[in-house]
Amino acid sequence: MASTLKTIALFGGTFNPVHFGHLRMALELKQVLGFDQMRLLPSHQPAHRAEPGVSAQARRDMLALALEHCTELQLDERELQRNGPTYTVDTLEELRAELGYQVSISFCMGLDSLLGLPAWHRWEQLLTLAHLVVVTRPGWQIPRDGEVAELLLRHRGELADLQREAAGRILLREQTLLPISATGIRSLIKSGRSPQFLLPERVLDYIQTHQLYKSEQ
Ligand SMILES: Nc1ncnc2c1ncn2[C@@H]1O[C@H](COP(=O)(O)OP(=O)(O)OP(=O)(O)O)[C@@H](O)[C@H]1O
Ligand SMILES: O=C(O)c1ccc[n+]([C@@H]2O[C@H](COP(=O)([O-])O)[C@@H](O)[C@H]2O)c1
Repeated sequence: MASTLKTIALFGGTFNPVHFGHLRMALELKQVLGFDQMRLLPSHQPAHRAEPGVSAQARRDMLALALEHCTELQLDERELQRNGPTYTVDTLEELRAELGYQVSISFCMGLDSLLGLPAWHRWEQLLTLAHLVVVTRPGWQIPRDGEVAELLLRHRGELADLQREAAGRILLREQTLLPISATGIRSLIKSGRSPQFLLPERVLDYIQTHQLYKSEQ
């Protein structure tokens, strides 16, 4: 019988700021898919978007506050320690060098990110290093042709594959997302309205103390 590997999941993002949409998604994936660890991975200098107006340190501090009383989710700061654009493939290579191949690593993302995957740095190597867990919304559309459709055809797998193989599968998981975005939170603050109840109270206190998002950030 095939043995079961230790399973580590990563949930990467800009987290500018972290909100309940991110936190619920990470916690649900960990619990439903039974990962041994779920690590939230703030990016330093996001590769495919404008540099955030709020420092990496402040985005990290807000994430640390959000996770302070949560034993199920961990903060992984490795991308903040690397200079230059943050590429996921570099992070996964670093993790593999540390952990070897007796561990299953899953990188979690939304379907939107999967559709943009062919633009990621050295994207063909991602599945040699990790599985992808792709969260879709009810009524989602998987592409029928193109590079992503071919990728799905070759790599689509089940939960059991993630538990016995180190990398190389794509698991599609349907999940309802909370309708919250960091962009929405920033624009509420900028227009003088409150984002209370969309993110943890301690994160809101941090934003207010440091006067974040009042101008274009
Ligand atoms: N409401 C949500 N529920 C679950 N996952 C989310 C939600 N919003 C974003 N995500 C996912 O969280 C990860 C990190 O996203 P990111 O930090 O860009 O947050 P965001 O709220 O989408 O930010 P922005 O509005 O600035 O684009 C991505 O994989 C994204 O798909
Ligand atoms: O490696 C890349 O080229 C790459 C391109 C776009 C996004 N990513 C990663 O995808 C995750 C979500 O990104 P974002 O921009 O939606 O917050 C985050 O961990 C990013 O580092 C990675």
